[in-house]
Parts: sequence; C-alpha cells; structure tokens
Amino acid sequence: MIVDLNLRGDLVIIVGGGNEGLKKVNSLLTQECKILLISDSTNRQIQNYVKQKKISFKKMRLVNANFLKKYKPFMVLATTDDKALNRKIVEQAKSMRCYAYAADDPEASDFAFGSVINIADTVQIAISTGGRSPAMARKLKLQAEQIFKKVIKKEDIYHIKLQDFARKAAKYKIQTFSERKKFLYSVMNDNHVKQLIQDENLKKAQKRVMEMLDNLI
Ligand SMILES: C[C@@]1(CC(=O)O)c2cc3[nH]c(cc4nc(cc5[nH]c(cc(n2)[C@H]1CCC(=O)O)[C@@](C)(CC(=O)O)[C@@H]5CCC(=O)O)C(CC(=O)O)=C4CCC(=O)O)c(CCC(=O)O)c3CC(=O)O
Ligand SMILES: NC(=O)C1=CN([C@@H]2O[C@H](COP(=O)(O)OP(=O)(O)OC[C@H]3O[C@@H](n4cnc5c(N)ncnc54)[C@H](O)[C@@H]3O)[C@@H](O)[C@H]2O)C=CC1
Repeated sequence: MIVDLNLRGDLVIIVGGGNEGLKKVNSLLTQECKILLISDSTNRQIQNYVKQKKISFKKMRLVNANFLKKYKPFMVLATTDDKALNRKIVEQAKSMRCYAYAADDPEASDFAFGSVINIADTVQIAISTGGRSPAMARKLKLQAEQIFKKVIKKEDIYHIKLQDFARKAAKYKIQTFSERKKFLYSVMNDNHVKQLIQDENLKKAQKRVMEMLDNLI
C-alpha cells in the first residue's frame, strides 16, 4: 500500500551517510521533519546540508544501537553497509515502537521507498514494484516522468494552489460538505479563474475565489 506520510515536526534518524543515506535525506528534506544523521563519515553533499542547517549531524562510529535510546524518533532508517548493525538498529527502533527501515533488509523493514516523480514540489507520483525490481521501478519512473510532465501542466499546479486556498476558506465559511464540494468545482470551472491562472496571477485568482464565496452567502 502506498501512503503519503505526514512527518511534519517529527524526528527522523538516519544512520549511515553514504549513497543510500543521501538518497533518504533528499526524500525527507521536503517533508518538514527534523533530520538527524549519524555516521562515521559523510560525502560533500551531506556536509553542505549540515552547513546550511538543513539536517543535524553526529559523527560517530557505532558498534550497537544503544544510542537510539537517547532519542524519541518517529522513524529510523539504517543505511550503513554493515548488515548486522543495520539489523540491530531496526530491532531497537521497533522495540521503541517507531517505524524502522534498513536499506539492505526489505523483510525486516516496516516500509519500502517507491520511485518518485516530483512535479513542482506539488504533485508526487510513486511507482513501486513491491520489491520485485527496484531497477525496473527506476526505469518506469524515467519513462512515466516524460508523460506526466506533459499531462500535468503549469495551470494544473496553479489550480492545486488555488484549491488549497479555496478549500481552507470554504471549510470556514460553508457549512455542509456537499455545498463545499459544489463550490470547489465551481472555482475549478470558473472562466474568470481560468483566465487569471493563464495569466499566472494567483493573487487575483484568490481574490476572485473570495468574491465567489461572498456571493454564495
Ligand atoms: C525493497 C526496496 C526497499 C527500499 O530500500 O526502499 C529496495 C531494496 C533494495 N534495492 C537494492 C538495489 C537497488 N535499488 C535501486 C534503486 C532504488 N531502489 C528503490 C526502492 C527499493 N529498493 C524498495 C523496493 C521498490 C520497488 O520494488 O519498487 C528505489 C525505487 C527508491 C529509493 O531507493 O529511494 C530506487 C530507485 C529510485 C529512482 O532513482 O527513482 C537500484 C537501481 C539503481 O541504483 O540504479 C538497485 C540495483 C539494481 C536492483 O537490485 O534492482 C538492494 C540491494 C540488492 C543487492 O544487494 O543486490 C535492496 C535490498 C534488497 O533487495 O535486499
Ligand atoms: N535500498 C536500496 O535501494 C539500495 C540498498 N543498498 C544497500 O544499502 C547499504 C548502504 O549502501 P551505500 O549507501 O551505497 O553504502 P556506503 O558505503 O556509500 O555508505 C555507508 C555509510 O555507512 C557509514 N557506516 C558504516 N558503518 C558504520 C558504523 N559502524 N557507524 C557509523 N557509520 C557507519 C559509512 O561511514 C558510510 O557513510 C548497502 O548494504 C547496500 O547493500 C544499496 C543500493 C540500493
């Protein structure tokens, strides 16, 4: 099952600062969570993230998973190249009731990563082969990316941003679900809104939404 996790404000610990550790940091950076990376060495990209204060870093050579007890993570990702250590980290994380993952151990992990197409940090499309072939998941992503980047247009991204605005305003001002739904579709199909979005004028489109909302009441 593919789900879109809400990690906002949560602590995620990544152990291992190599290729896999970096991939995981990159997936988490957009999620507004706190990221702590623990590793005895890192690469340049990770060092840049530390300098930019996007992640916290502890330089440490681990022999077991006892260090985890000091923290209250929501999720723990073991990405070292030491299988026995990764397994110990997963076991410790599970005993603390947090979500556990090891890059080299799909059986022991609570979840797997999909191959994700990210469009304007607004739409995410995940492809998974359920562990059958990560290489094919990547290949299909590259193929599908070409198509989705044509199908999902700049206007759609603006419409998503405007819908986000409109549904927050509607939740506050319109009492019933069916009326809110009708209103949101009317915003999507409104010719004036469509024109403003064509002109990339989100501010005026938001004003138009508020007018439409006022006209309802
Ligand atoms: C089960 C899963 C759990 C997980 O880690 O999440 C898993 C497990 C493992 N992958 C391994 C190897 C490779 N992984 C990739 C690539 C990706 N792997 C990803 C996900 C997943 N990998 C989950 C299943 C997803 C699914 O099935 O759809 C992607 C989609 C997302 C991501 O990693 O963020 C990302 C592409 C991202 C992108 O670019 O779009 C490549 C290809 C390459 O690098 O070019 C190879 C080499 C070729 C090959 O093996 O296919 C090994 C080591 C095996 C060994 O030692 O031989 C294990 C461990 C094992 O199987 O024991
Ligand atoms: N799930 C996936 O998609 C994939 C998984 N893998 C698996 O992921 C694992 C990691 O791969 P890479 O990141 O490429 O390896 P890597 O060698 O680039 O990185 C390993 C990192 O772990 C750190 N580390 C190792 N032992 C440590 C210890 N005792 N204490 C603290 N830090 C320690 C190292 O300093 C290094 O930063 C491998 O076991 C590999 O089989 C590899 C490719 C894809």
